[in-house]
Amino acid sequence: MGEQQWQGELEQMVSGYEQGRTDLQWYGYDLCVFKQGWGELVIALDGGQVLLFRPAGEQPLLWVSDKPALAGAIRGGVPVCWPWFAEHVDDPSLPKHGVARTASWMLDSVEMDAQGGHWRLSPAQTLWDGLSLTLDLKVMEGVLSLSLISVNRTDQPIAMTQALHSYFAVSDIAGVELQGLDALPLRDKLQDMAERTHQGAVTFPAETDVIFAHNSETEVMLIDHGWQRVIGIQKQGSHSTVVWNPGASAAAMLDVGVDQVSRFVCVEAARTRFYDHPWIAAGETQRLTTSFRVLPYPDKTTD
Ligand SMILES: O=P(O)(O)OC[C@H]1O[C@@H](O)[C@H](O)[C@@H](O)[C@@H]1O
Repeated sequence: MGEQQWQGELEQMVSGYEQGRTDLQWYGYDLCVFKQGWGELVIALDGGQVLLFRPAGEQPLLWVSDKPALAGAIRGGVPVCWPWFAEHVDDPSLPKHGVARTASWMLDSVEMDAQGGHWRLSPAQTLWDGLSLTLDLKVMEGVLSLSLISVNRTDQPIAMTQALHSYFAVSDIAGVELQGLDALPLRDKLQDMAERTHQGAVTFPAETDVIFAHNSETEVMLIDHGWQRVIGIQKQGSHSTVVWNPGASAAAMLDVGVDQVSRFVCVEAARTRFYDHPWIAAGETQRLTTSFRVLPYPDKTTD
């Protein structure tokens, strides 16, 4: 590790806990903390949201706001955007990023031992007519995988887009680059969704809000030169990778603000209306998966 890792409030709290499972309230949110030889995982039942993942011997991979009570949905960890990503196409009065991230979820099953674990969650109530939803989490050999499983239980297609909106913790966004998205087309939300092709590594000199046409074949490398850490990010079932950091506009976001905005970058496995089929067919099961792990630094940066 390079310069000393900054510790968020949740990380500090969890580091003092005993092994096993601890249920607690944090700013009014119901959390379940799981600790074992493999590391730590924190899940918020509000939103069905992983908030913290720390493989043994590593620092946490995900960022979470230190001021979560100031916003409806928690910014941090891996919010579930479902059954639409971003603004609803036909009805802008509907909540941005859908209804799952503000819903109550239940832990349906937990299997955990010293090597890893498997957790299943589902919303406490049906969130969208005709659709069922499950979040499947696995930790094994330092890798966290999240799968969002949607089933259309009707005999009609239903419009649907989605994202696993991961917030990765970084030392300082100024010293971060993303590799693996070279020469791909993208849509830029800050330019009215204009399409262009991106060349080279992605860096963050200013606010960034783009959707890459990116399928599941290449692993994205988040290279953090400050912490000398590389996070490898993989996905399946998606042709869109969203990259977001609000830059100066974080001043207007009460739970982020200018003091926290340089501590994360979102790299999201998504199915968007631009690069994915924005429907789920009658009877279809759709699975969107993302997984991440720590890779050696700097070997992977010179490949
Ligand atoms: O402010 P929210 O609803 O948490 O969304 C955060 C960001 O999420 C990203 O996925 C979008 O591309 C951005 O446009 C958006 O600002």
